[in-house]
Amino acid sequence: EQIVIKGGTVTNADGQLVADVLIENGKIAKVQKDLKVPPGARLLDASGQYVMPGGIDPHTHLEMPFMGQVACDDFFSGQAAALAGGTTMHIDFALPTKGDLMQGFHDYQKKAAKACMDYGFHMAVTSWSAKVAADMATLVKKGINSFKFFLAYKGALMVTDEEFLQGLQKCREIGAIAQVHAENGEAVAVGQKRIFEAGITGPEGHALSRPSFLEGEATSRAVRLARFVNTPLYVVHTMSIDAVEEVARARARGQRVIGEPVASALSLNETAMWNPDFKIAAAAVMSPPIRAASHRVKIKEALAGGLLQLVATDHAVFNSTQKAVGKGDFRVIPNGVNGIEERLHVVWEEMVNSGLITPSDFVRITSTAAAQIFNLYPRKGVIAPGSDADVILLDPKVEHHISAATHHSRIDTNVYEGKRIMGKVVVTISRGRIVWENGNLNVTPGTGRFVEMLPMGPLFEGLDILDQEAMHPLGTTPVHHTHAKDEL
Ligand SMILES: NC(=O)NCCC(=O)O
Ligand SMILES: [Zn+2]
Ligand SMILES: [Zn+2]
Repeated sequence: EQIVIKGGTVTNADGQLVADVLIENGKIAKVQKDLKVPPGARLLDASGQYVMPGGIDPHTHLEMPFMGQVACDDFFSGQAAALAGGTTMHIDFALPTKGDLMQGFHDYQKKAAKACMDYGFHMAVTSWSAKVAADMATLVKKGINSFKFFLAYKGALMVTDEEFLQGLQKCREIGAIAQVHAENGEAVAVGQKRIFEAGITGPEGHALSRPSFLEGEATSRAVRLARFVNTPLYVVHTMSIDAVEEVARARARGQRVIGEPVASALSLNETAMWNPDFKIAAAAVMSPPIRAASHRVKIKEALAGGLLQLVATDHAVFNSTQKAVGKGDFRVIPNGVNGIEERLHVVWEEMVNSGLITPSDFVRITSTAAAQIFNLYPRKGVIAPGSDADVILLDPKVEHHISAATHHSRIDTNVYEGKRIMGKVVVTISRGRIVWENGNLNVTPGTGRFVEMLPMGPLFEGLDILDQEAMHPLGTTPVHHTHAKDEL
């Protein structure tokens, strides 16, 4: 099928122009003014609209087994929701099965058989052994170029500093990006017990038990250990000023650190967890927690100012019956919020409509940066000849409201319930097929494809030059003393 998109403002991370776009065989064939429409081509009028690369959500958890439940969006329902919101690729976190990475990868491949859009995998590393190290190297050859380490979830996914350090070293060796969930898991466990024993058992206990400085501490520790190993670090879900400051400080000294806030951190605040309706309060429980409004302001400024690089969602949805297991104890409410469908609209509203960033910046933080970091660029993340035809049309004049009554995810709540958005993704094209148009989804399970991501991406370019500095940080480099006799 050929598609011609006429008269829109083609918006890439590096600039905009009013031009037409020809799509052929799943790829972008031409971007030019006054393009002749080939006979039989489908014509889309995009005047007054932005033509942008489809969103890439680099942080999701579809059908994830977690805290005794399984996330209720699978690879079909979650991806269908994503496409309805303009996201055309996501990178999901495959979890090891009983500690086995290869088995985990196979299990996630099976889950993804019902996919209806492009996806990739990160892999979580939740223990350490020679087999884990060997499996990481094998997985890199199978298209996984990033591994996540949890410094929280004691007794479940958490790794020790020793295990994390070994994982960082392995990541450096195989050219994979180390990702970190940065909260001090030991302190969180103490905090949870303290708050629960003080008689606070509701969802607000979740916020109270894991303060932002525990996120700051773990971010600081992770950043410093990555510096010690001289390997790139990607901090997932930076939810607080404390975490942002650590990422910004590391970047200011030239360290290759990426900070990824999630959509919920731009739009919501912790008061949701104090809502007297358990269903609403529990829906907002995720880790690290959604924070007070001051954190939201700082995160948005940091994104606008380039201290943080991209926005994900951490889409991990548990419906209200699943969340209800934690009714008498916030510690067992399955953690996670929705966002895979809402991310683009939330970022547009919070960042573009507020005047903080331009539409090109929007493309960068919702698509291009992820493509570059995970070595998918320019196949993904740009409207250019040769790139995959993952394209959205965003009409800035269409007003809509987010609601569980109209969303496409399987979850029965929505943390953005009632939020007004000015601007809407009116068309989504996935690999050259129109999958979302006029409010209708046209998706088929089994049509999505696994996108292999190669190691040694841009963040590893020239990294060895810095090895010396990592071993002998500034000021401690051994000085070569010239002896008097050398001068003779
Ligand atoms: N974030 C969260 O609450 N759930 C998903 C698992 C994780 O990313 O930590
Ligand atoms: Zn996490
Ligand atoms: Zn996550």
